[in-house]
Amino acid sequence: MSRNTLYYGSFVHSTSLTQLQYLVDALVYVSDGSIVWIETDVDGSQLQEVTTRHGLDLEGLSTTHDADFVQLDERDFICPGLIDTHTHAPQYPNLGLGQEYELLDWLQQLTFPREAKFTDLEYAQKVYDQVVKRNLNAGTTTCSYYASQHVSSAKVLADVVLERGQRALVGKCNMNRNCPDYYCEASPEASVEDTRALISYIRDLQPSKLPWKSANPSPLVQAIITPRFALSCTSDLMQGLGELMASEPDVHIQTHLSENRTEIQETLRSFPECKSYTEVYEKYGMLRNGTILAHCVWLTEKEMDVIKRTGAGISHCPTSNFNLMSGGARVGAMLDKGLNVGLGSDCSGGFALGVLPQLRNASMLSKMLAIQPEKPNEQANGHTGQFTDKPLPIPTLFYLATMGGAALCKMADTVGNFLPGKEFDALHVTPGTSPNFFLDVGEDRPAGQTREERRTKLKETFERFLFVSDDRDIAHVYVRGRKVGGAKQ
Ligand SMILES: O=c1[nH]c(=O)c2nc[nH]c2[nH]1
Ligand SMILES: [Zn+2]
Repeated sequence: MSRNTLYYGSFVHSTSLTQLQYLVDALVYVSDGSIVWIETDVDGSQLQEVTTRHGLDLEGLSTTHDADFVQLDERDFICPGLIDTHTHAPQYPNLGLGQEYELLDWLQQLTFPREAKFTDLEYAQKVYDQVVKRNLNAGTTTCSYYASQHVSSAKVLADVVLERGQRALVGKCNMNRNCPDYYCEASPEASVEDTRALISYIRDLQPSKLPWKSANPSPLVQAIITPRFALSCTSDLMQGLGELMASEPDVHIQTHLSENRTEIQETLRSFPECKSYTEVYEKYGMLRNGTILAHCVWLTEKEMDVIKRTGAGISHCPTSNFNLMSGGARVGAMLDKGLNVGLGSDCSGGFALGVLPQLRNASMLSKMLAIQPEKPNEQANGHTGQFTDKPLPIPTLFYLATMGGAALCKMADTVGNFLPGKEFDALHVTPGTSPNFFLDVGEDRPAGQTREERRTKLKETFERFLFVSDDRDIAHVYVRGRKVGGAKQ
């Protein structure tokens, strides 16, 4: 029998780039991991009547073995799970190291030596188990992972992700040049063959190997083709991966684009036939719906147009961009152009695990761009609009962390908000559990507050959650309706 749960309390989710819904006294019914219906503004006295209208017996629901009734505490709320559209699982042991480097030196000095250790599958198992567990507890219900170049350890990552129940994209890194001998793939053919092997391994993982019962046949873990970046791949390898993509129209692809100015110069030197960095990926057929382009700090107007035309999207990684001194991506201009944008932690280029720190830094960066006296987008590109060179509003920031990420991962019909029919990937937040999440004395809701007053309070609490909470405030983490993490798991 499938497990059904009826949740009753406050919910917050995104309905568009500019709109958040604050739902109080909401009933959300989840069956076999999917949201079946939602009712809002339901008084306690109406519970029985509303549930009966939906064919549920509230008494039976709370007592039968395979259904639960979960009533949230007054101050708690549930929001959609967060989506990390770009991170590197084997780099987590390096978190916090290498502050003194910019990208290309950082890769040689810290990153390649660390990733090379992942030939050791026992080490991979230990690290990946920690990474996935910590990401889930930080609220990341969907994650797009780079593994190292080794197909064997990428399989370990896929296994761990599935066992822990996270929704994920997992790719093995492709790289056969500009890297040390000890961490360089043998040939373009071997690199493509290993990628193909990983795709079929991950396809076979599901649904038979799901560690819990579900009638939902769609995969929780999917493969993603993962060229490190153009500088790491010879033309032959780019060609081979482009052909692999053409033969696999549904498979995702992720890579890095236009992160650091020296990287851009080197790339253009390596592909002299291309006029821009973006054109390199276009040339090899790598841009399409489902392509995740990390960083995009220094894109020209024309490059943004190419990305828009192809349906590819951008993973904005502000912590990494600050940390490696790469620059500040013009997310506002991207949004005004109608590009798909999500957030990425890019660990360990970024030192902060999870999506909330990215949301905070995306906000800081947008404010920094807004207070700059010169407005490069408007002046150089004639860009104006709702978002360009303006602080990103809270609804937009949360959209990037949820719906934007879902669109980038081609999962917008499945996750990102609580529309009926979507799967229940969610965080049950218990505000004030961590010490920074300050709740005023006397903030317990006195009886008699109107629903509108409670909605206003929820809005305030949610803003604090976005900016000052930590893992301790996330009591339960759900993926496809199943509890897979959280401080009180
Ligand atoms: O932030 C980054 N992290 C990486 O591992 C990487 N490789 C190429 N370019 C990169 N950028
Ligand atoms: Zn990266």
